[in-house]
Amino acid sequence: MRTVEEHQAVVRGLLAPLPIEDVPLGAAAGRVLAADLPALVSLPGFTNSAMDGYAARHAEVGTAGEATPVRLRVAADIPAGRSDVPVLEPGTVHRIMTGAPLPAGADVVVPVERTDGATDVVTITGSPAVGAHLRHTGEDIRAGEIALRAGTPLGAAQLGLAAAVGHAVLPVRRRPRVLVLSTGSELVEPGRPLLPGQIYESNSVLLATAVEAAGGEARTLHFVPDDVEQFLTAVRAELADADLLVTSGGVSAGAYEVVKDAFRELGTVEFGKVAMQPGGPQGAGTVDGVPVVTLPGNPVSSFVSFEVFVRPALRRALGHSDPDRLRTTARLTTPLRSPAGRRQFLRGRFDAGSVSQVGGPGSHLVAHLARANCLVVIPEDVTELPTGAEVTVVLIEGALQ
Ligand SMILES: Nc1nc2c(c(=O)[nH]1)N[C@H]1C(S)=C(S)[C@@H](COP(=O)(O)OP(=O)(O)OC[C@H]3O[C@@H](n4cnc5c(N)ncnc54)[C@H](O)[C@@H]3O)O[C@H]1N2
Ligand code: MOO
Repeated sequence: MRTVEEHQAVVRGLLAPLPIEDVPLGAAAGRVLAADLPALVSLPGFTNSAMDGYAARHAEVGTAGEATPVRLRVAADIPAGRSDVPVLEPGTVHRIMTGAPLPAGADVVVPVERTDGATDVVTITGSPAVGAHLRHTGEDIRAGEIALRAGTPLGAAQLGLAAAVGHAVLPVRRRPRVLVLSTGSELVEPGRPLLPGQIYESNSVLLATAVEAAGGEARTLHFVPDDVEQFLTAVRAELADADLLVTSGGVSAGAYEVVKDAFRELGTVEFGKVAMQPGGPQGAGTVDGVPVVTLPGNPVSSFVSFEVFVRPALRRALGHSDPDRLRTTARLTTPLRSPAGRRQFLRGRFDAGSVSQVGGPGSHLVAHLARANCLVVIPEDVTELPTGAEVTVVLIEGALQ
């Protein structure tokens, strides 16, 4: 039996880094930066005003107060964007707006609230300290410095920075195209009537959503084959532009395990057991050179197997500098048992340092899965834990909300 780490290494080894493409800023959200990104300009690009007010010489306005007003001529008006800013002559001020370049000679901005707001001769009734309300060239980042490192996921703040330092397009890794294939003749598309013995097909949308959340592009296919040959022909026809095929179901010990039967014949996909629960029966390899990961069909097994094997491999191929989920430790609110020799990934609800088990260990408990916000990891050599024991939890999206 393989360990979790051994199978993770096999799956990781199937996926090469994805090719790099340039995408416009507006299409880069959620992608991963593929190269270090230098700042093309400094931020701020020039020393400018942080307030609407008057650019002045502190030596001339420093004594201003309600009882000791200072009156100075307004020699220029500087809106944001003005590029021909005149020098501030002694005995004058410039009216200045937030973000406008500070005129040479000025060393303070007096906010408009501390003046009468006049445009010819302004009366100043208060003065901030020297240097107040100025934003200096390069205080945030200097031109030529690395603004964002390769491997950074691009969210709102990162894209805002990329734009601010002058980039219109960004190098990112192409999203992996993942074909999600479910098998099983008992499965019916939701929305249609069920006959006795049938169930609604749920792994396609579960896995496709997980693929998209991991940064991939999913295409789903539900296929009920009559035989192995027909299955292989149908799969091969779909594989042409896929980076990865993820199947669910048909890999255990039953009499109708079409995925296992079809792929084992090729000799390029290996099936076996991994020392974990859920997610024991696993397979991985290639079909016509395309990486394939075969996940067990129970919905919770599919979910957990994706989390443990596929998600980190996809994110690594996408160039994430940190492909794994956040982990933390938490105290159990109830005792629990775990099978010897298997790493157990129980579903849990994490809150403020405590974790409660959600449902039992059964891998059919999809309603309980949907209420969980973490996986509780119980090591292979631990069979019993009391209330209050410290366990590792893997936080699923939204766990910290
Ligand atoms: N004799 C043995 N039986 C089983 C073993 C074993 O080692 N020996 N392993 C068990 C474990 S653990 C798991 S997990 C499952 C894995 O089985 P398969 O991957 O072959 O999956 P199926 O048999 O096709 O389905 C299992 C279960 O999940 C339901 N299912 C499958 N696909 C979907 C889908 N797309 N949407 C919703 N539900 C799905 C299916 O109806 C079954 O109930 O095998 C155990 N048995
Ligand atoms: O190992 Mo199976 O994946 O429990 O349910």
